[in-house]
Amino acid sequence: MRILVQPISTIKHPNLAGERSTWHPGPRHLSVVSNSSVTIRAPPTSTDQLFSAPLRDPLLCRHRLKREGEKKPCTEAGKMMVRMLEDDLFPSTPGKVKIERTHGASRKLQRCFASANTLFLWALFVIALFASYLSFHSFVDTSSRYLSASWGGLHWERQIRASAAVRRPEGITVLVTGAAGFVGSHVSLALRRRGDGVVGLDNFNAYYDPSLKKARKALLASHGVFVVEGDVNDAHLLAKLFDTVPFTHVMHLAAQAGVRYAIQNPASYVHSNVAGLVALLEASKSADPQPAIVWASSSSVYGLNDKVPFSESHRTDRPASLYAATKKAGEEITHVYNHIYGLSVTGLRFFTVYGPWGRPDMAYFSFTRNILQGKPITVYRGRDGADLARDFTYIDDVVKGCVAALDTAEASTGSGGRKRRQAQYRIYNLGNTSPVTVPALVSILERHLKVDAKKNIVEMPGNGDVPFTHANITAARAELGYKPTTNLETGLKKFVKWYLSYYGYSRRLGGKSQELVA
Ligand SMILES: O=C(O)[C@H]1O[C@H](OP(=O)(O)OP(=O)(O)OC[C@H]2O[C@@H](n3ccc(=O)[nH]c3=O)[C@H](O)[C@@H]2O)[C@H](O)[C@@H](O)[C@H]1O
Repeated sequence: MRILVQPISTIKHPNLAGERSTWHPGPRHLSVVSNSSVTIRAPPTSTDQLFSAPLRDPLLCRHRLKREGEKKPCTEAGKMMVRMLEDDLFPSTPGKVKIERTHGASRKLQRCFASANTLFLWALFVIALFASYLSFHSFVDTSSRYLSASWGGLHWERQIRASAAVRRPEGITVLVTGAAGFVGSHVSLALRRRGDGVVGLDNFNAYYDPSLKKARKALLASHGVFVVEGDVNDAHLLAKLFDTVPFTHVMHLAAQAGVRYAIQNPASYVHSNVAGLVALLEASKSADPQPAIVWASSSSVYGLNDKVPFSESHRTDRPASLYAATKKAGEEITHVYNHIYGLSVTGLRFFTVYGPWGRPDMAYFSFTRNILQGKPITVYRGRDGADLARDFTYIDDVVKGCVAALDTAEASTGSGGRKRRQAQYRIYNLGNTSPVTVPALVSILERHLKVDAKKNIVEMPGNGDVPFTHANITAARAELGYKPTTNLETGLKKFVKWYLSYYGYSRRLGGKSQELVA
């Protein structure tokens, strides 16, 4: 509000040109007194000039008004004006002159409206400010997501839909997480080959050489499988994928793998295997239709269990590594989503899966590399001097188990955040049922590579390893028709053939390598 008033002490009488004196206007001189201005009309002898000026210093004005009032008693009109000015300028000061009731009421009403208006304007201003902040924030968020992520857009959606297209009657549509990984790439290819719709998702992290993951992606692309580059923790991306494609199944293989690496980077296990799993389950339970979930647990959940062979009914509450603990947590977490939201869940406990396109961090892979490069390998031995043993399982057998799990999974039973009835919840061992010691594994590799390994045999460090694994696969055999057929000798031969070809040893070694890969 702008107040216009001419302080009395500074008003010059129009008849006393240039002379500074005080003049008290009578009632007839007060032509306008309003909430926003006071205008004083000069006496009739004057030129009827109007005086009006902005009030710059209300305190000074009040002081002067009071002082003048003391020196020369004001006329009634003058007093009234003083009161009105005081009332305008210091409306809430207690003990001041009271003005007429009707005036007071209307002024209070006016003031009330004025303050309500002001408040309203301020509220609007604050809301507008907040809205601009939010839209700016969302703009920055969206832009940075589009700049940093390689997903989104019409072309991207077309690729997703083409990849998800089913090419056989009764075919399923599967979102494969970790599709550029070892097991993920094999499962994706198997599904695609039989005509299912497959969309891959992988974050291509640098846990091991990402160029191998890119090569797997290229292999999948050549078979019409599109792999989205993104993280399972990205809820926006997951929601977009489920909006774009009504997936019937999710094959969740994205994880932080490796037992011993958990000592170095524990957070990555929580990020991928716990938070990532929850993000995926959240997106899945909200999807319409809800997909059935098949996911990778691990033989490591048996931990310190010493009853053999490991059966699904054995204790799994004594994990030996953080990796194992996060996989065990995954089994509990998936149970919650099954129980509350009706997600159909199948957990598969993989037993040291190996084969072509495998993981460079695993023993059979790194041993092969070192043996070929003439570098020593470290072979762990138990504290009691016994050899360590694993139920090494060939990739093709595991893929058959995964596909069978997808095919036998019942539909989820929830929608809109609630389940209609209890959904299926299953856990199976996918092992080979014939453990082989680590020294025996090394001997097979030496034979296939025709190179002797330089072995350093050391005691197993206490970093999460367990001395042996051995799967009981009775349940998987009965309910999935799972029947592993590849022994370690045959499986490693296939692996070595792939390794030599992929890393160019076939070309470099000429005839000798042809013999090796035959
Ligand atoms: O079944 C699983 O759930 C897990 O299987 C796999 O773990 P592991 O069985 O530990 O396989 P892997 O590292 O190949 O070691 C094999 C053997 O070689 C020994 N080993 C290892 C390294 C070394 O330098 N020397 C050595 O003797 C080592 O002591 C061990 O006895 C997956 O990596 C894991 O992600 C998970 O899927």
